[in-house]
Amino acid sequence: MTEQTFDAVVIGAGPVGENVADRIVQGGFTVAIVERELVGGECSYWACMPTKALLRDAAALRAARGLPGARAAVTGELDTAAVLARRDAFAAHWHDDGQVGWLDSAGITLVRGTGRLSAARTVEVTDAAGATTVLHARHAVVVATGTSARLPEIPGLADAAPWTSREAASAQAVPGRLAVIGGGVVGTEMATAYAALGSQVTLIARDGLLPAVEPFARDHVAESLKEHGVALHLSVGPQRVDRNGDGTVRITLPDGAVLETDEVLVATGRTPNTATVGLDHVDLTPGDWLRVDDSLRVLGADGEPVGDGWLYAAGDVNRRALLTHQGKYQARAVGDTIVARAQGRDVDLAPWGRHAATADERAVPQVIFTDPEIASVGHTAASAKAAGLRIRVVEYDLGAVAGASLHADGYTGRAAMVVDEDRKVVVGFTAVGPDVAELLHAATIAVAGEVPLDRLWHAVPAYPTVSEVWLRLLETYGRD
Ligand SMILES: Cc1cc2nc3c(=O)[nH]c(=O)nc-3n(C[C@H](O)[C@H](O)[C@H](O)COP(=O)(O)OP(=O)(O)OC[C@H]3O[C@@H](n4cnc5c(N)ncnc54)[C@H](O)[C@@H]3O)c2cc1C
Ligand SMILES: NC(=O)c1ccc[n+]([C@@H]2O[C@H](COP(=O)([O-])OP(=O)(O)OC[C@H]3O[C@@H](n4cnc5c(N)ncnc54)[C@H](O)[C@@H]3O)[C@@H](O)[C@H]2O)c1
Repeated sequence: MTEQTFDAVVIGAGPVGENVADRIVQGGFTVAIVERELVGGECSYWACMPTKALLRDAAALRAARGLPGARAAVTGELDTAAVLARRDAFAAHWHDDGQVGWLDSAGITLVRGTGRLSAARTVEVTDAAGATTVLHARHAVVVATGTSARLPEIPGLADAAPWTSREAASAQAVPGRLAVIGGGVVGTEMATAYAALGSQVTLIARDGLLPAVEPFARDHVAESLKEHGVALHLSVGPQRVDRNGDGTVRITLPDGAVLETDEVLVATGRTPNTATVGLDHVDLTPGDWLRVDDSLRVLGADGEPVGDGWLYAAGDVNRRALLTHQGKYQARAVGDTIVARAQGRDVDLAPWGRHAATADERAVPQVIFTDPEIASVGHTAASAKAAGLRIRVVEYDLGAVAGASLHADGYTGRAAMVVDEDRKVVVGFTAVGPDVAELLHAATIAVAGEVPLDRLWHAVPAYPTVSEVWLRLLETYGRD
C-alpha cells in the first residue's frame, strides 16, 4: 500500500472530473484524479461522441437530398462500414492515450483504479491487480463518477443480454431488427441512427416520446420516425423479454402481442455510479444520487454539508443536468470554489456569481440529434407554468423563414419563445427542424443574459439565415 497527499482528489476522470482537476491545477494547487476505466469517461467512448458520429452521415445525406442539384449527385446509399469506422475513430478506438497525454500536460496526477472514500478527506484506490493507494486531500474530494444505464425490472430482461447505450454506441454491426425500450433522448436518437443505418426499428415508449420537450417538437420527431419506418408503440411498457436459443429476442406487450427482434436496447434513464464509492463512510446510502448545495458540496441526511464541507459532487452524479457541457460548467465553478476556499477567499454564490452554477436552474441548453433536431434552452411552457411564472408563448413556422426555405426544399420546423411577462425577458426557447442545433447558442445568450425584449429588437439576424426566426418571433409577440 502506498500513501500520497494532494491538495484535492477527484474520483472519476470523465469530462467533468477532468475539468474540475484542471481548474484546481490552474489555481496553483495539486490534484490526483482516479479512474477505473478510460480517462475521458462515458461521453468520449460510449455516449456523446460515438452516438453523434453514428448520426452525422445520415444527417449530411438528408441535407444533400433536400436540394435538387445535390440530390442528383447522391446516387448511392449510406456506407455503413465507413460510418462505423468513423465512429470508431471518434471513440479513439476505445483507447485513452490521448486523454492521458492531456492530463500529463495539464499537470494532473492520474491514479488508475476504483476510488472509494475511506475516511474524511481520504480516498482508497484499488487497481486491477488488487494493489491499493491511499490518497489524502488537504482541502477537498470531488465525486465525479457519472452514471450508468438503468435496467428496469421487466421480467426476463436482465437475462436477455440487452444492449444499453454502451452497446448501441459501440456496435460493430448493424442488427437487422432493433427494438428500443424507452422514448427519451437516448431512445429517440438511437432509433434515428439505426433506422438510417438500415435496421428495422421498433420503439416502445411507456411514457410517450420525449416527455420533457415542447409537444410540437415531439410531434415533429414522432412523424419523422414513422416516415423513416420506425414502428412506435407509445403508452405501453413491455411485460416480459426473452432471448430464444436461436438468439432472437421476444418482447411481450400488455395486450399479449409479441414482437420479435434481433437486439433490444434499453434506454430508460440512468443510475448514479455511487454504489461502491464509500458513501457509507459519510453516512449516505450507497447507490443514491448525491444532493448538493449551491457550491456543489455534498449534503448529508441532515441537509448540511458533509463534515466541514470537504466533499463535493459535480456532473451527472448530482443529477442537476445530465449533460456534458453542463457538467463541465459545474466543474469550472466547483474547481474555482475549491481554490478560493483553500486560499481563504470569499466565494460568490449570488445568482450568476463567479462560483454559482445558476445556469443549471435557468438556462440549460440541449440539442437532441434526432431527424429533425430539437434545440432547446431554459423553460418549456409547461415547466415555466410549473415554476409559477406568468408567461406568454409565441410560436413561428420555421419553414416560413426565408433562410430555412433556402436551406432545404420543403423545410419544415417550428420555434417557440417563452416570455416572462413580469420581467419581459425570454426564459425559454425551443426549435425543431433540420440543422437547428447551431441556432441554439443565440437563445442561450438571450436566456442566460436575461436580455430585455426591447433590446432583443436590436439584435438583428442576418438575412437570409434560419436565425431570422428571432425577428419573426418578436414580430409575433408585438411591440408597444
Ligand atoms: C448515449 C448517450 C449519449 C449522450 N449524448 C450526449 C450529448 O450529445 N451531449 C451531452 O451534453 N451529453 C450527452 N450525454 C450525457 C453525457 O454522456 C454525460 O452527461 C456525461 O458523460 C457526464 O460526465 P461525467 O464526467 O459526470 O460522468 P462520466 O462521463 O460518466 O464519467 C465518470 C467517470 O468516472 C469513472 N468512475 C466511476 N466510478 C468510479 C470510481 N469509484 N473510481 C474511479 N472511477 C470511477 C467512470 O469510469 C467514468 O470514466 C449522453 C449520454 C448517453 C448515455
Ligand atoms: N443529445 C443529448 O444531449 C443527449 C443524448 C443522449 C442522452 N443524453 C442524456 O442522457 C440522459 C439519459 O438518457 P435516457 O434516454 O436514458 O433517459 P431519459 O430520462 O431521457 O429517458 C428515459 C425514458 O425511458 C422511459 N422509461 C423509464 N422506465 C421505463 C420502462 N420500464 N419501460 C419503458 N419506458 C421506460 C421514460 O419514460 C423516459 O421517457 C438524459 O438525461 C439525457 O439528457 C443527452
